[in-house]
Amino acid sequence: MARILVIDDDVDFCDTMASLIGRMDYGFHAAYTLREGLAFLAENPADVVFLDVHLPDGNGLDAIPRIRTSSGGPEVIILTGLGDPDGAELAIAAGVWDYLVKPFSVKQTRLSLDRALRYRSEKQQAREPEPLNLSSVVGEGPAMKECYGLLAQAARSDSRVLITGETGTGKELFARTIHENSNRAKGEFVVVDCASITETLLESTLFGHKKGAFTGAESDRIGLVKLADGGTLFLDEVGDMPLSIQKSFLRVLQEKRFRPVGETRELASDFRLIAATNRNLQEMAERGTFRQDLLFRLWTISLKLPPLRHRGVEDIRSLSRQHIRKLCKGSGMPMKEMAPDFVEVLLAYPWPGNVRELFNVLEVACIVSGENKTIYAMDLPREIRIQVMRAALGEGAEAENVALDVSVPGGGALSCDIPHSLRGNLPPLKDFKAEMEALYLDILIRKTDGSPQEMMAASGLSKSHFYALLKKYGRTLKPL
Ligand SMILES: Nc1ncnc2c1ncn2[C@@H]1O[C@H](COP(=O)(O)OP(=O)(O)OP(=O)(O)O)[C@@H](O)[C@H]1O
Repeated sequence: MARILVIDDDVDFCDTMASLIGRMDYGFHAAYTLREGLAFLAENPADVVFLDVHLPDGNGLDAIPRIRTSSGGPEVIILTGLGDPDGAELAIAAGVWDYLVKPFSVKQTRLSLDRALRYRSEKQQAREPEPLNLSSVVGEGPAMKECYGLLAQAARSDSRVLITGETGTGKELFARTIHENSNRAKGEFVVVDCASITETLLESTLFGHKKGAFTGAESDRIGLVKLADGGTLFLDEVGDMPLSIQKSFLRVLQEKRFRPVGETRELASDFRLIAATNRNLQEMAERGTFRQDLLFRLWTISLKLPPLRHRGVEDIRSLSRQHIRKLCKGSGMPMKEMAPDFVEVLLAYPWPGNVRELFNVLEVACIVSGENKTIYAMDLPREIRIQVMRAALGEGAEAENVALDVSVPGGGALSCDIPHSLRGNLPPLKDFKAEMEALYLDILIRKTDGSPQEMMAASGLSKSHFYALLKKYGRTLKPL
């Protein structure tokens, strides 16, 4: 409800305004002196202030700056008995909304007030949203920036979100960040790990149970769905939810009501749903292992996190730097440097376990490096160094028997090793093309020693295309 203040020493006028504004269903307050009006504003925010120019304790025009910066930052409508062009100019220069010369009609008052309120509401809607707190998420590359846009959209709405991505890409971290930046931040962030709860326990864990509902139910237990009331329910590994529970859960999503095991009454819970999975739910739904109707209701916003190997060199560097800093701080050591050969291995390894694997490996390397100020490639686990070395020498392909002869456009054949990312499950073609494009760019930079002219000549790329690719994959050229 809009809050209107009238500052005017004319008591009859104030009464008329009170009845008019009351009929418009807005809140109303009258102050008969400037001092009274300012004192009221110091305690109560207002949306619009009708301000008389000639008041017993001063000139209303002089008070405009104080009124406009008071709480609520109200719009000001000046009231005057005289049509004074100089006064009107002064008032408009001070940012007032309108200037009404008494006597004015009810229609004029309504019109001016309605317009001021509409203007104000549009201004408020267009106000810059609060900046997001992304302090726990690291990564500035283009792939992550795209995700931040969706994260912001998710945080500023109450929509259901489905986060997909390989294991260890940060799905839970993103879910938590959405919650912490949302209107529900004061509520609980409740994690349900659908993969680790047994089918028999899942129903009572989710919905709670009544004492005596089954053997071992020694007291009433509140379920996770109720715990998330006013907060966020995060269904991790939702693809692992047993079909029997999917049915009951679908109802919870539709009705926001559920029945604890052994209870006759239903309970309500107002939670926001975020689900995550590294499985292809669409494919599962086609095979009949995931309910299609639940799938439709799982999300409005879908956020796909990129695997670490697609996130660009700078993201791997900054994730490593920040995690090493955290590890050193945690164990009371001075910050360790990363030797160039160490970074080279980190950049060459494909990280199938993504950020989680990177963090584990960094922890091992920090421990192995002991008191040394620098971490070298030698401090990394042997399997990782061997894999990177074999790939560099082209032996990995032979050892795994994954060399391939392919015919290429324009005729001829090419014998090549199957890239690492194609040896397990095939990634979508779009992702693979992006990976190859980034690889091509890195080799191009290395072979030409970062000379833009040579790179454009060798690749046949136009200047604009070339710089667009550098930007897309977050590559920078060394300054000459
Ligand atoms: N962008 C990032 N910035 C900082 N830390 C990250 C980032 N992405 C992931 N991590 C860290 O990596 C680890 C794994 O992240 P998380 O558990 O969120 O991944 P996940 O995708 O949910 O994994 P899973 O599918 O196995 O459950 C956590 O320690 C998390 O803090």
